[in-house]
Amino acid sequence: MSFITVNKLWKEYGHTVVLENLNLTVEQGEFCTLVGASGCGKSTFLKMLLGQEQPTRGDLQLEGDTFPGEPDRNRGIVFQRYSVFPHLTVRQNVLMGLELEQKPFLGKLFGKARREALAKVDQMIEAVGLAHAANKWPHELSGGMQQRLAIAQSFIMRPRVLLLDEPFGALDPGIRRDMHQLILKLWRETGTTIFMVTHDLHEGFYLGTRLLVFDKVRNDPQQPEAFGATITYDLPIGQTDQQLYESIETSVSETARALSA
Ligand SMILES: Nc1ncnc2c1ncn2[C@@H]1O[C@H](COP(=O)(O)OP(=O)(O)OP(=O)(O)O)[C@@H](O)[C@H]1O
Repeated sequence: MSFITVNKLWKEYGHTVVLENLNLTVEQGEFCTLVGASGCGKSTFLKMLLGQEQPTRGDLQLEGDTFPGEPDRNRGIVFQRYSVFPHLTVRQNVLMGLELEQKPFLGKLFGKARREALAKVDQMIEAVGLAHAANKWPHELSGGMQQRLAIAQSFIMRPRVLLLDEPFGALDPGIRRDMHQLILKLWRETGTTIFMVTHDLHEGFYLGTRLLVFDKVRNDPQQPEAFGATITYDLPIGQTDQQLYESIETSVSETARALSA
């Protein structure tokens, strides 16, 4: 049995078909990057994996059972921006998830439990390179540091599935490279299964283990909402076929033009 199974999955909003007939199996510990034109349903797919949206048709299974319909601690998500709490320091931001998990009503840990949690927090802050900023507030951090914090917040909960929605989209190229190294390190250490949306085809082509291309194979210019996107390529990362790269880039750009027309 696969870790995640996507079987004939459709997502529609009213008369608009966003995703059609998605089929996919993913093993535990894989790192899938998702690319595709803006608006073709990548975030919608992540939301279904998170439990925030339900499929219109088809199955989404985790170890053979239907995916839980509500977000839970098994699944974490990092967005492009602003997923940290502005009124908490770096340390408090990372601690908060552990406190809420162990004390859902009080939201506070005391004594030995707090000391143990703080030791884990400090280890995680160190792992993401924020030890020097542990007592800073989010507004005192650069964009890259805020994303390091958001990543620490997610990883401290040890999610089985981590969803990354363009997590590096707002960062400069140099910082992005550092973030790639960080995410690869944490992924290798934890074995978390990752799905990461990126708009950077190059990033999609070398980060992780597998590239999924979301694209429309059918398009009716008179009725653009009639057809959704599907997975048109499912490729192992590390293959360097320039012609394939260009053909995917052309196809995704054509869909992007059609969607924005
Ligand atoms: N709650 C909703 N209600 C109605 N339509 C929605 C809803 N959420 C998303 N959509 C539509 O679904 C389509 C896919 O959106 P989605 O955000 O998943 O695309 P995307 O590929 O992630 O785009 P981007 O790369 O720009 O983030 C869009 O046309 C969007 O307007």
